Amino acid sequence: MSSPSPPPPPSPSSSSGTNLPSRILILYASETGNAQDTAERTAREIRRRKGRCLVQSMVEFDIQQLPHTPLLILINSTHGRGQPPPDMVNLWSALLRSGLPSDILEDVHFAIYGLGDSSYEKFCYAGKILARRMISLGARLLTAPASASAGGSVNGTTRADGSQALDERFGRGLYISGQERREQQEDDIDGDEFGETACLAWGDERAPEGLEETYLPWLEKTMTAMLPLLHPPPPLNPPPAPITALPAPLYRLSPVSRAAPLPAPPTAVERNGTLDLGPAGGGGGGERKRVAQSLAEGDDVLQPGWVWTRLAVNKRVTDDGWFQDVREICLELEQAMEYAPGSICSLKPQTSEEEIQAFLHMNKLENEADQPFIIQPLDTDFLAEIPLLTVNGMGGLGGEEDQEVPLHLPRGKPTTLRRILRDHVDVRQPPRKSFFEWMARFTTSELERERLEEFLADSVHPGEIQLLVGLVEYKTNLKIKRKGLLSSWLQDLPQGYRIPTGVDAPTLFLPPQSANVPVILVGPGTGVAPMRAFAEERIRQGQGKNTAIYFGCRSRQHDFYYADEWEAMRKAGVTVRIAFSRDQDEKLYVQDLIKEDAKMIKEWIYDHHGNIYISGSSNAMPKQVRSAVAWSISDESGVGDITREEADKYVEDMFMSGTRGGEESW
Ligand SMILES: Cc1cc2nc3c(=O)[nH]c(=O)nc-3n(C[C@H](O)[C@H](O)[C@H](O)COP(=O)(O)O)c2cc1C
Repeated sequence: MSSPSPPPPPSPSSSSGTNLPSRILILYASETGNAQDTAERTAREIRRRKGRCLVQSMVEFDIQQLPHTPLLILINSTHGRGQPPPDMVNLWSALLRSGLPSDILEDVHFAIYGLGDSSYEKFCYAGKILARRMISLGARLLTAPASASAGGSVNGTTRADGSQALDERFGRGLYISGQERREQQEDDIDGDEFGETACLAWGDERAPEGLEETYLPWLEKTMTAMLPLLHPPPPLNPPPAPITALPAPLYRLSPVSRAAPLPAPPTAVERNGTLDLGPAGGGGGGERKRVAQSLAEGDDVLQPGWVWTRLAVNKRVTDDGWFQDVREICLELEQAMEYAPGSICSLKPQTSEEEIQAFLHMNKLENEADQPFIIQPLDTDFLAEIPLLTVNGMGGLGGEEDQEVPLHLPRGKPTTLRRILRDHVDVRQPPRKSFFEWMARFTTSELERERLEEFLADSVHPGEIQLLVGLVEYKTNLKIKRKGLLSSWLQDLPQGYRIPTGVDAPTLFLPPQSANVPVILVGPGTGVAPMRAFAEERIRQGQGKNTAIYFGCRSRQHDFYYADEWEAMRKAGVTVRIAFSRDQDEKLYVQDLIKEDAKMIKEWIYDHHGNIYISGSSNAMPKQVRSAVAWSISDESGVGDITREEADKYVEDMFMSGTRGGEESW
């Protein structure tokens, strides 16, 4: 499919010349934190490259500002059966209002990353419908590389003349037409038609490399497309800070009292009136009391819109001998609250005291654990060393807003480390990649840092070079036995021996120009080693299903290299074909398997201009592989439409020109 033409950049502006996008807005909607983590990671990358950005939950976003948001990154997950996370619902409902003009978002340039799990029927559906709706309202999906020249600005004339009218239209009463909703829901959206360069990607938790597989390429495209549109664009020189450099802080922990630490925080039961705050010592006086009161009230625990309930019934309803402990729970509301059958009730759990204590002890933080502080946003203007512009009509993206404290943490209320651990974070959560990134930034041990960096590295076998070396043995013309210098030397080396090693850039095995060009890898014998590396890289790029590998060996028992890896490769979508030449009466070689797969070979090589890579013996094998490919794409196989002669020429041209994958994609 062909890609759409790239959207125009935010254009040089109006007479006022003031509507220049100086910040990127990242909006996320997350249920269990992955999308939020991805949004924050994206923000760190923008800031590392000296761009400005603001991260906000969709639930907090003022929808009326959407048409005035020139540079937007959307990151959201999918829940339920293809539903948006609750935090996206308001924005989504507003976007579905009937009668919205089809150009209402024409000034918005956006990138989108959806998170999901392909084992669900509606994979990343919330992200897909969001992308589709944004486009249908005139928003422009960015493509990389940006065709924009740096320093563009948004069409101020449109905004200056039309912003109020747009606000009114967005502010009108909520009415979603059934037809419109159906169209949104029933559309079969996969997003592929936007082309490979579009800044749109769907993250799959099931993928072998998890979300990383699509996130990293998407991030790179989005950075390339969006950063030059900032005004002024981030400087290319000096280069961005190293990925493991500690970024500037976004928040300050301001102590609220210099007095002695408060007693241990109240539990939910204590909060109900039995808490003894102890003597107000240390001269903290009124302030200390006020803080203690706030903590006792649990001000820092309740999220906006939440209420306190009291546990009235907690009864086991399964028999003692039954394998599962099921509870009937009744909560009494302390404040009136409306709900209907089908409403979703969320409860905020607490980390156990033992776990908190273990955490504090391990990190030597026991002395600080009960010191009250307030988390405050820092002035983030210093994050990018770029002069800030005064921007009109930018919905707070011009620099007047700092990065707000994330919603899951207490905002503007006194809290303590112990309470953060108890009420606001999940110390049992398996660590995400970003956690290791932070560890690498904070560790003071060189060895630990090296290990973490290897772990984070973007390569399949970080910190290793894997080789498959066959011992070279031969007889000279005078029948004298000889061994190859390197291979025989390696044979007897003890583990731990230091070897001078060099690495040069690839010259023969160049990847196709676009990752989604199909690739066929043929590697009999030890020739399989580079093909295995190639296949692993293709899987990492999310192109497993566009990759086939043909491996040939003598027998399953004697020389079946990487025997325990092929199944995993198959599971990652790769077509793995193995020819054991001596395991049956009739000899079977890679070229025979290629012929068996004539239909696929013809589609990949002839119809979709795929690449073939061959490695291994330089004797008859490469020629026989070429011949098998030509046969497969010709009318001789019954699959192709061209004559054998034409097919031979086609394949010969491929090999002579060393063509690296056609421009066309699937
Ligand atoms: C109850 C539940 C339902 C889900 N439903 C879907 C779904 O319909 N489609 C999908 O692609 N992913 C689905 N997922 C996977 C999530 O989108 C995925 O775990 C994502 O990383 C969560 O991101 P978040 O932590 O930001 O909410 C579901 C996950 C859960 C726990």
